[in-house]
Amino acid sequence: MPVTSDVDADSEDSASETDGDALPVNELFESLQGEGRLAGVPSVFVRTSGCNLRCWFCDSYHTSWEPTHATMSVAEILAEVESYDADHVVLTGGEPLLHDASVALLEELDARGYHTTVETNGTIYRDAPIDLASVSPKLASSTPTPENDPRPGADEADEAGPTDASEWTERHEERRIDLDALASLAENYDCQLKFVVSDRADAAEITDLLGRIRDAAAVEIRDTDVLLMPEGATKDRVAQTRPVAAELAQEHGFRYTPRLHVNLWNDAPET
Ligand SMILES: C[S@@+](CC[C@H](N)C(=O)[O-])C[C@H]1O[C@@H](n2cnc3c(N)ncnc32)[C@H](O)[C@@H]1O
Ligand SMILES: Nc1nc2[nH]cc(C(=O)O)c2c(=O)[nH]1
Ligand code: SF4
Ligand SMILES: [Mg+2]
Repeated sequence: MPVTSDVDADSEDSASETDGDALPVNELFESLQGEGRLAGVPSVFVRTSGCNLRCWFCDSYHTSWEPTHATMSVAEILAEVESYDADHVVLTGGEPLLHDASVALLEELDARGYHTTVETNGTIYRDAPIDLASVSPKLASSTPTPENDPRPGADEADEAGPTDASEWTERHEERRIDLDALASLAENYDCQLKFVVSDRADAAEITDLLGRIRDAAAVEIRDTDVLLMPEGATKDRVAQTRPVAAELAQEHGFRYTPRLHVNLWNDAPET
């Protein structure tokens, strides 16, 4: 579903308009899971709108920097999901765990026998039937700055709008790591940790953060559950970052994950 009709602009984190039974949905579509341990598995994607972070590289700009959505009840989402053949559902965003109704949706999906993956930035813990918590903790290299501001026209001085990147630099830095939330996700769910690699310099932060998550969590976090993913929303950019992500995975005994959908469909919506 393109969700171009009935579109509202969101408030900052987009949590305000949601209640127990409705979600702000940016897009809903069937594709192949492009990332992580289940790469290649036909899946229905439910992309909620609104995020508590602002990664400069966010490939889902219209869920974070300029969020838009249609409001859908859990029943409406389920009907649309059931119209596809896939038995795997990926709840993503934006940050899906901002929303109370994500729990209700996951419960209904679980009751219908779907395998559920939740793509989350790891700053929020919720108790829900999640078969795979696909957690992507955000590194310092994700932080927006006036130099790394994705908004159109942001490079034109003094044109900064209401979501000025410098305002978000501090907010993003404060929010991007929550060790308690990360530990709870690891303890309660089958979990993969998916780090976005832009540069070789990311390696030290990944190993340091992984050590801190391991110290905080009461369960083992295996190197095989640590995935390095090349940064890039386009084929050309992924071609640049792929070698370093793969090399670091080999050097550290982590796994490499592709971005199959980017290789197949570039940055097209609903893929
Ligand atoms: C759009 S996010 C939504 C879920 C959640 N907010 C998060 O960040 O995990 C889905 C996945 O895309 C990744 N991602 C976003 N932009 C990316 C980019 N430019 N290159 C590589 N991965 C990216 C995120 O790290 C996350 O694993
Ligand atoms: N095909 C495909 N696979 C994905 N895996 C995680 C995605 C996401 O945006 O969370 C994603 C996505 O947007 N498309
Ligand atoms: S946390 Fe996820 S949705 Fe939010 S800005 Fe970063 S990549 Fe985009
Ligand atoms: Mg995506």
